Amino acid sequence: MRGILLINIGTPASCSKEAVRKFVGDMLSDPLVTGQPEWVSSFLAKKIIAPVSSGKSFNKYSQIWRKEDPEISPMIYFMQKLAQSLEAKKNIPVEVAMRYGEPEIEQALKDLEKKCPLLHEVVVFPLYPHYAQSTTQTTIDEIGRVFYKRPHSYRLQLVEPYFDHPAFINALAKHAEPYLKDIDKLVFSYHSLPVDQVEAGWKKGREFDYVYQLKETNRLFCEKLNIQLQYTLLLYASQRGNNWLKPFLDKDISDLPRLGWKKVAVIAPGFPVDNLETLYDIDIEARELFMKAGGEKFVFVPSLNNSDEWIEAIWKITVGV
Ligand SMILES: C=CC1=C(C)c2cc3[nH]c(cc4nc(cc5[nH]c(cc1n2)c(C)c5CCC(=O)O)C(CCC(=O)O)=C4C)c(C)c3C=C
Ligand SMILES: [Fe+2]
Repeated sequence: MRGILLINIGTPASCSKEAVRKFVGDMLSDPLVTGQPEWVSSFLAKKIIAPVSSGKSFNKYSQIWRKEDPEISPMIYFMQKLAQSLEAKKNIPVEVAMRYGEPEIEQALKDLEKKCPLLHEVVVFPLYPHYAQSTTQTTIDEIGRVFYKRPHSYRLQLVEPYFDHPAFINALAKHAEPYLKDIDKLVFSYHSLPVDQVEAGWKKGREFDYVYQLKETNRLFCEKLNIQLQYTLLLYASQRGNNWLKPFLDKDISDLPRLGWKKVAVIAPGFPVDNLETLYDIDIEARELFMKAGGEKFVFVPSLNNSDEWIEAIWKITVGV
């Protein structure tokens, strides 16, 4: 029998200062995220960066954390909903794992084995549509470390970035279309990255080229919905330095009303489930900046989450039918 493991980047275990500091510290200790040697990353992250910058992250998490039952991070909530829907609709065992924090990959594999003792293959689906060393690569490395620690009675099948998969593009288009009525500009928002990491990927080829891949997603999405590319804008969010991919969402969004684009929709195809970067950086911060600058209408396009179209697309991307 086959099982599916859905993996995402991770999220704090609770909305407390300690949990956020731990999550930020773990993430920024990873040399594939920082681009620094292991000991430098670990020292800087745990002793300097996390204690200082996690206060800001904590404030953001406090504004998006689910207040309803269950009181958990939106990312874990949407990942669990997605796993439950996929399991129910496709009759296949599904577990969720996070690269940083919980559920850990090792535990999720054990849970899948428990759910299904006759497992012969686990399809590992890192939910990042576009390659980045700070997401795709570090997740693949972690799976390798965990999987080869002990013998297993099943094989792994790893799903590659799916930025141009027709099922992904179809799902995105179908999901987004109703949000795109009566607007002047469609903004594609993507997570920014350090330029040196982007260049390193670009030199290796298209399989590793973050910017090529996200522009392909935009092009195919526009083609599907018959949208002229000139009617769209590409902005990058969540930068942590100046030498990161530009233009920045939190700077340029305020210019749009002055340029005559007073009604915008913002979509973030790099995030298949909602999380801090969509719910805060876009739906709270960018909205506020845009409206304060004279904007009239700001439409946030939610992530695919556990929509029917996304379940169907995941099935095609992972199992291929
Ligand atoms: C496309 C996905 C992502 C890329 C690429 C990425 C790169 C990247 N991130 C950091 C540092 C932080 N990321 C944080 C949160 C966070 N990152 C992603 C996705 C990508 N990151 C998501 C979905 C989230 C939110 C998770 C959630 O709980 O909802 C954080 C902590 C919070 C914050 O203040 O933003 C840090 C820190 C770096 C340095 C980096 C590339 C080098
Ligand atoms: Fe991040």
